[in-house]
Amino acid sequence: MPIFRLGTRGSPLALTQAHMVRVALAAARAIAPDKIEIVPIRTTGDRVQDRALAEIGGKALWTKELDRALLDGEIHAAVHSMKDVETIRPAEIAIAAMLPRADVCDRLVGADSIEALRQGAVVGTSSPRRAAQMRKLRPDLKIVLFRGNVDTRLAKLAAGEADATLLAAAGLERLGRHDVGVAIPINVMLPAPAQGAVGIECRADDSHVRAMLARIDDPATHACVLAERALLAALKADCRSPVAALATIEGAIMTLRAELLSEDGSFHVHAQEAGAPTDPVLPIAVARDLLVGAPEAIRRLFGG
Ligand SMILES: NCc1[nH]cc(CCC(=O)O)c1CC(=O)O
Repeated sequence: MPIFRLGTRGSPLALTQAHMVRVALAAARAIAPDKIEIVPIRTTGDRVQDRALAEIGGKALWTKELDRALLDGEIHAAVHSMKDVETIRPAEIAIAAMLPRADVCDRLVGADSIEALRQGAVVGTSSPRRAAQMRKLRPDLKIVLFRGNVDTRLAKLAAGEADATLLAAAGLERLGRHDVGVAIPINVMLPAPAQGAVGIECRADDSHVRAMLARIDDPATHACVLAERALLAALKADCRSPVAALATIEGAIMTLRAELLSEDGSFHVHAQEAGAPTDPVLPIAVARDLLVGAPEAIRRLFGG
């Protein structure tokens, strides 16, 4: 192969993650580092900054342009935060590999803890999951829309647009911002499905590239993220749904836990099942447990 073209979004976090993939490919001796070109591609989600993504309603905001570049042969592979990859992917595209997962938790920036936030404090987030989880814990909080990349959100916080915000620990750490915010334990705030996982996609029929990418795949991360995504599929949910999920593997057992909320956080249900890491029934069982406990109004929003 002459030059391996690795597509990515152009945000600082996306470029850092693409660089991590290049380093991993070189370390696995899959491709020499000087033979990998990182190709930034602007996506719809990057252009639209002023409205909530949920309002735009369109799907594939972060992936559509990268998908097109893959299918047109402009790039050989595309790097994604798996959290932003919609639940149902085109059949011509395969998730070929995932890097080892980073810290999965969310970090609270602007206060020492959720309890320490003053009465009626303003919290900036654009994530329906984080908004619902915060409202569940603190119905007095005022949630305002916070969009943009990690630095933009931190700048909005510094400018006083909110008292606090929530960011994924993984993104902060990859950007070298280890010092920003405090970790929220996952039993207080269960993270988004696929949070902390970087995935690499290629054309499904490109067996040569698939074999190269397989060399940097972390099987445990891959199995956990696939289970979390299968749960979303079973719920007919996507990254804009107030759903949290986390799979972990200990020994030969995968535990998949999940939470389903109403937008205002007044309703929430938690479920957990354990089984073999590749058992396709596990996510379906968790989805069923969640929906059994949900009132009709919530069930109607999801697959039940
Ligand atoms: N939706 C934006 C997004 N997509 C992935 C990450 C962080 C990195 C990750 O979870 O792997 C972030 C920022 C955030 O939620 O703080």
